[in-house]
Formats: sequence, structure tokens, C-alpha cells
Amino acid sequence: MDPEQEAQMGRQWEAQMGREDALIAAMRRHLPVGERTLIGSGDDCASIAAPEQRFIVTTDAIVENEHFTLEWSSFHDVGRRAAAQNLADIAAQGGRASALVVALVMPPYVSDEQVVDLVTGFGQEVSCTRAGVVGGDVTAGSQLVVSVTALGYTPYGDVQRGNAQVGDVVAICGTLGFSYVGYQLLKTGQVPGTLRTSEVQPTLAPYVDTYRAPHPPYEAGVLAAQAGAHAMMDISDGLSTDAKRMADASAVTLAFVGTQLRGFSRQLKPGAEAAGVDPWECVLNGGEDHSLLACFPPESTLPDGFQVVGRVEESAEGGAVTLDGRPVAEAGWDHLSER
Ligand SMILES: Nc1ncnc2c1ncn2[C@@H]1O[C@H](COP(=O)(O)OP(=O)(O)OP(=O)(O)O)[C@@H](O)[C@H]1O
Ligand SMILES: Cc1ncc(C[n+]2csc(CCOP(=O)(O)O)c2C)c(N)n1
Ligand SMILES: [Mg+2]
Repeated sequence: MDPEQEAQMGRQWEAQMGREDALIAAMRRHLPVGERTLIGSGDDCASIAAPEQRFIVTTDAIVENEHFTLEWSSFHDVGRRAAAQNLADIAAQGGRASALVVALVMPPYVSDEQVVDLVTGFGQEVSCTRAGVVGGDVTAGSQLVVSVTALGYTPYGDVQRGNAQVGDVVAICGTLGFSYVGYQLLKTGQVPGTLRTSEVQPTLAPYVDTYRAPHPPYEAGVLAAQAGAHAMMDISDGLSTDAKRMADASAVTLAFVGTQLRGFSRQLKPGAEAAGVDPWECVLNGGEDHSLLACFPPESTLPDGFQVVGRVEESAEGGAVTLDGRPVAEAGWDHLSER
């Protein structure tokens, strides 16, 4: 049977199915197959090769009007974003993703085409890695929720957040504050939410693009592990908050150097000016770029893309974060505090 005949038979078959089965069939056409996929989407469970006899696993959900709004993001963006933030967690452990599953809660105002668009974006982002999308779930509900579980493996061992050592070099790979600046540009109306990213003026587009779907440096996580990183995490809630989590877990001080962070704030200048926010605030407290924060032994050769931003020092009690010797307040995003 030629591919066109096959596609036509598929469409006829879908026309006879219930809505849920037809929707799943439509989604399955957009799911990348990973190099470790043994059984993909379509059965009770998927099956994934794990030759190391261990795997890593993480889960993160995104919720409409909490992490995104359909007024500012397309369904495709929402899918890409859901994949990116889970793939970032895998990278932050020094891992490579092997498989992802995606559960969708679909409200009545979302069409089948829109949800297929979301899954297409999800699959597109996963295609930046060697992983497959091996299954999921669709259910009805009052708000759009995308809940993802990602599996992976750590070829050079797990890099935990609690193992930073005094004397280590602190480094970051990726941007800081781009997503927050994008969020502010949309919130203040400086960039209308209805504009597609390609229609936004070029000086502001990178911020809005990162807000809609971040672009974490996935392969840099494995390279950091290979280079001997002692500790690593992705920055989801903001540098001040996430660095404190690493400092607490490692019982050390993460001592940032202002001049070494200056490059990050310079990159924010056009967007921060347009949105009327302080670029330093965005560097320290803006989350959701999902860049990698890592601590390396002082003699390490840092992988491409990592920039030194400070040192690990002793801490009198618990963990601490400083900037040029002064304490940094934890002012990143907190879902459960009042806003
Ligand atoms: N409901 C839960 N039950 C058990 N463990 C949880 C629960 N929620 C979070 N955790 C665990 O707590 C730790 C921190 O979770 P958190 O979601 O803050 O981190 P993250 O996923 O790295 O960051 P973010 O969600 O901001 O991207 C993780 O190890 C996570 O598995
Ligand atoms: C519409 C809208 N309102 C507010 C925000 C800001 N925001 C939401 S969650 C989060 C931290 C990361 O979440 P998590 O810890 O769950 O990964 C941030 C900075 C947004 N992105 N969209
Ligand atoms: Mg989480």
C-alpha cells in the first residue's frame, strides 16, 4: 500500500472511532521515537531499554494561568515548554533523556486540533534530544494542565545538588532573566500577547520566545557530568532561590561575583528597559529560563557554554548565597506564597 492510501485508510478508521481514540491516534502521528524505545505509545505500558540497569526519573506539571496563559502562548508553545522544563531536569542531573510520557487535562474550550498542536510542539522539543514520547493520557477537566514524566540515564553518574565542595568554581550555562523579561513585556502590554514570536520586534523577540518556551542547554548537562561537576541543578524559580536550595543541600556558601554576572544582565538591557524592570532583579530573581547552575572542582576545564560566576565558600551554618560578599535575599518564584 502506498503512503497516501495508508493515510487515507487511517483517516477512514479514525472517522469510525470515538473522539478520544481518534484524538490519541492523531497525536501519535507526531510523537518522536527515541533510540531506547522498545514499545512506544499505544499499549498499556511503554517499554524502554535501560542497559545501565538504573534510570533517572522526574516529573513536572504546567497549569493554565499559573505557568502560561492562552492569551500569550500558542498550544504549540505550551507543548514545547512542558517538554523543555522536564528535559532541563534530566540535564541538570547530568543525564540524557530516554523517554517521556505526557498526561493532558483538556478543558471544554480546547479543540482536538489545538491539543494535537500542543502535542506536536511537545514532540518537536523532545526531538532536540535522543528521547521518545512513549505515551500519555487525555482526560477532561476545567483547566488546561500538561503533566509530564521524563526518564533518563546518567552516563557519567548522577550530579546531585547537595555535593558542592568548598573551593569549587560556580558556573552557569544558558541565559538568566529572559523568561521573566518576556513575561513582563507581555504583562505590561509592551508586546501584545496575540503577536506570534516571529512578528515581535527583533530586539524583544528573544525574551518573549524564552517565556513562551525556554531553550535549556540539554547536552551541556551530560558534558558537565563528564567534566566532573560536583553539583548541578536547573534554575526554574530564579537564581537567588535555586542557589539557596543548592547551598542548603550542600551546607556551603555560593559566593557570586557581580562583575562575572554582568554579562547576563547586559543581555537583558533592551527588554528590561522596554518593560520597565531592573535587569539585576531579573538576573537574580527571574525564573523559567531553566539554565544550568553547576559547581566544578577548581582545576576543571569547563564545557563550552559554562561561564564562571563565583566560588563555593564555607558556611557558618546551613547554606548561604552572597553577591560580592553581601547576603542575597531569596526572592525567586514561590507557587505557594501569596502574590
Ligand atoms: N508531591 C511531591 N511528592 C514527593 N516529592 C515531591 C513532591 N513535590 C516535589 N517533590 C520533590 O521535591 C524536590 C523539589 O521539587 P521541585 O518541584 O521544587 O523541584 P524542581 O522540579 O527541580 O523545580 P521546578 O518544579 O521549580 O522546576 C524534588 O526532588 C521533587 O521530586
Ligand atoms: C501566566 C503566568 N504567570 C506567571 C508566571 C511566572 N511563573 C509561573 S511558575 C514560575 C516558576 C517556575 O514554576 P515551577 O516551579 O512549577 O517550574 C514562574 C516564574 C508565568 N510563567 N506565567
Ligand atoms: Mg518540580
